Formats: sequence, C-alpha cells, structure tokens
Amino acid sequence: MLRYLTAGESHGPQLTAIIEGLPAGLNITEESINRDLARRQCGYGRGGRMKIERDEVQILSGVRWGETIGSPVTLCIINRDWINWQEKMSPNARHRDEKIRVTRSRPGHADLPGAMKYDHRDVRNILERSSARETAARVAVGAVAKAFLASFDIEVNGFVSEVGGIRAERGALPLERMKELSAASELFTYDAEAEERMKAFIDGAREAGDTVGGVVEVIASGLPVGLGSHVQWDRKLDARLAMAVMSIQAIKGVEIGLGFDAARRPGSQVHDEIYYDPARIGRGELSGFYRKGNNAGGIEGGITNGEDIVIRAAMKPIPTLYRPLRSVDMQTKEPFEATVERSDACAVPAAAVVAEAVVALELANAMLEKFGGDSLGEVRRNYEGYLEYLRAF
Ligand SMILES: Cc1cc2nc3c(=O)[nH]c(=O)nc-3n(C[C@H](O)[C@H](O)[C@H](O)COP(=O)(O)O)c2cc1C
Ligand SMILES: C=C(O[C@@H]1CC(C(=O)O)=C[C@@H](OP(=O)(O)O)[C@H]1O)C(=O)O
Repeated sequence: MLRYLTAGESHGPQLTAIIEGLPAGLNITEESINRDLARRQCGYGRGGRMKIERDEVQILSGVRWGETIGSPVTLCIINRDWINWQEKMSPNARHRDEKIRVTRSRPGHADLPGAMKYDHRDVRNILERSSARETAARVAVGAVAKAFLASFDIEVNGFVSEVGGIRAERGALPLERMKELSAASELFTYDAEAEERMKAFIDGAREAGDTVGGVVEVIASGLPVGLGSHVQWDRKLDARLAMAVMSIQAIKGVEIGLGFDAARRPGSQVHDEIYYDPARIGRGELSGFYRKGNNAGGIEGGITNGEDIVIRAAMKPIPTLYRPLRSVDMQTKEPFEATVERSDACAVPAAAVVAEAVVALELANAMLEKFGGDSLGEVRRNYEGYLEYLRAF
C-alpha cells in the first residue's frame, strides 16, 4: 500500500512529504519532479507569491543513485518567502508578538471555522496550513506516482476544460507555458482560441478586483481492467478518486465520465455497450473486450473497465478578492470589509496539475494494491502475469 503525508506551513521554512510503500528500483530524478512543480506554478492568473517562489524539490531519503531503495521517500520544497516570515512564523516562543495577530477572518477560507474549532485567537494558525501552498508537496509526490505509472505505460494528464464559463474543446490544454512542459501526449490538442478567451476573462475579473473559478479534467490512459473493487465502499476506485480530488483546496464538485450529465439522459444514452474483437489483442490491446464510447469514464462498479479514466472537478473562484467582502472581526466583533495585499485571481491551471497528481497517487496505490511487490521487478512480474491471464479471458 502506498501512503503519504505532507507537512509544512505556507510561510514556514519548507514543505515536506513522506511517501511510504514505493517498490525498490524505481527511477526518480529531481528534474522530473521539478518539471511538474514548474507546471503548477506557471498557469495564467496567479498572484505575487508565484514571483517569489521557484519550487524545486530535494530528495532527502529513500532514493540512492537515482533509484528508490524501498525505504520511505522524503521530499522537501523550500519556501523562498520564509525569509520574510522568520519571526512571524518562528517556532520559538521568544518571538511571540500579540500585535501581529490576525483576527479578521476571510469569507470562503478555513479562517473562522478553523479558529473556532482549534481555539485560536490568531487566524494565522489556521490559514498557514489551509493555504494551497501545500499543493506543491502533493504535486511532488504525484510526480513520483506518475513515474511509477509510466513504467507500466500508464499516463495521467490534467488540463483546464473551463474558466469562468468559457469551455475548451475536449483535449484542449489552455495552460500558459504548460503546453511545452507537459508530456507530449497524443490525447491532447491545444485549444489556443479558448485559451485566449479564458485569459481575457481572467484579466477582466482581475481588473474588476474579482476572481475566477473553472473546471479541470484529468484523463488516465493505459490502465488495466480490475483496479479498485465493488465489494466494499472504501475500495471503490471512483470513491477514492473523488475523495482525492475533492481534497484539493477550492474544489467543490467532482464527476466521473458523464457525471451530472448522466442524470439528465435516458439510460439508452448513458451506458457503454460491450463488444469483443479478438484481433485487438494482436494489436497490443490489453483485452479483446471494448466499448465504443466512454460515458462511464473508465470505471464501472468501482472497478476500472479498461477505458480511460475521465474525471472532472469544479473549482470555486479564489475566495480572497481585491474587491472587499464583508466579514466580522473575531476579537472586536465589529464588521469590516476584508482587504488583501496579494492573491491569485485564478488558479484553475494550477489546480489541473494538482488534480493530475492526486489522481496519479490513487492509481499508483490501486496498482500496488493489486500487483504489489517489494521491488519494481516483482510488481512487473505480477502485472505481466495478470495481463497474460486477461488476454486469455
Ligand atoms: C493552486 C491553488 C491556489 C490558490 N490560491 C489562492 C489564493 O491566492 N488566494 C486565496 O484566497 N485562495 C487561494 N486558493 C483557494 C484556497 O486555498 C481555498 O479556497 C481555501 O483554503 C478554503 O478551502 P475550500 O475552498 O476547499 O473550502 C487556491 C487554491 C489552489 C488549488
Ligand atoms: C503559495 C501558493 O499559493 C498560495 C495559496 C493561497 C491560499 O490561500 O490558498 C494564497 C496565496 O499565498 P500568499 O498568501 O502567500 O500570497 C497563494 O500564493 C502556491 O500555490 O505555492
């Protein structure tokens, strides 16, 4: 089983992730992780913080001479902004300064419920960890999961499909500079026209002091039939993927395949009919069974059915606006209008990279659950034996 934890505050010294359960013998390089970290940073609409940070990973354990050795892998990303926050974020009691307490909660953030829950009179104790800065750590972990999946020819790609109601054609990749940085997947075409309209929409919102949300999509291809299980609620792969994607900051809806649209159609226009062609196996397909459509988004009964997994997520607009929102001071109970020094106007492109990472992690976990072994060679033997069985099924 693959598990991981992240730790770190947004303006603390660093983000840390520990991954447990990776087989030995997997090639991992800091460069390949950094590629995804850069993709997360460079979408259109981000604010001042992204000009400060240039995320780079350090591998601190579990990898020797470019290969995992089976022990926990520790990844760390330094926060460059830390230099400006050393005293405000110091673990040392002598730096305590009541004057810099944040008592003004921002609507749409964890600030107020978090402070009430944890008995904090300083909202910073909540916002530092609820910040989406944490997603840098998850993207680093996801890059490792993608390296594992790639060794089985499984590819996971995230992209933006909608910004502020403007839709791109399926397969569009309207993430500025991300096109070049993304794996050259044949699944994707690049909808430059939609990207331009999205950028103009983001500019318009930013000028009005407002923020923008959107929809991201992740497609995973090359998966075998049989990951996940129908037998228990918490083994269903669609449920696990939904939880992983919903756990991303600002994601408010998740759908798989047709998703909500399936509720609006008759069954005859929803379910993917089953066909069989033995010649497919000769062409290198994993099975003779196939579908002509993929409304199910690659999962039936919580189990992969061999088609691509297609999962979409709705991101709400960034809650911190330059145009103030009404709130109430926690200490004085006086109303105020929340103002901001810096914030993203749109982080949908970044969320697409984060969604890709968390989906990759769940899929890597599902692969290891089914074909698990202590070395990559052992996992591969288990996997290949299963493929041989599948071809004969
Ligand atoms: C990549 C990314 C960047 C974000 N940047 C900001 C930001 O600059 N300002 C902000 O107020 N919220 C930002 N958010 C959203 C908040 O972190 C999120 O809305 C907040 O923590 C409350 O959590 P919830 O929306 O999941 O309920 C960002 C989210 C993501 C995924
Ligand atoms: C730092 C990142 O995103 C941050 C997420 C975030 C929030 O409230 O979620 C608020 C902003 O941080 P700050 O308050 O320091 O300007 C974003 O920049 C990042 O994505 O690496």
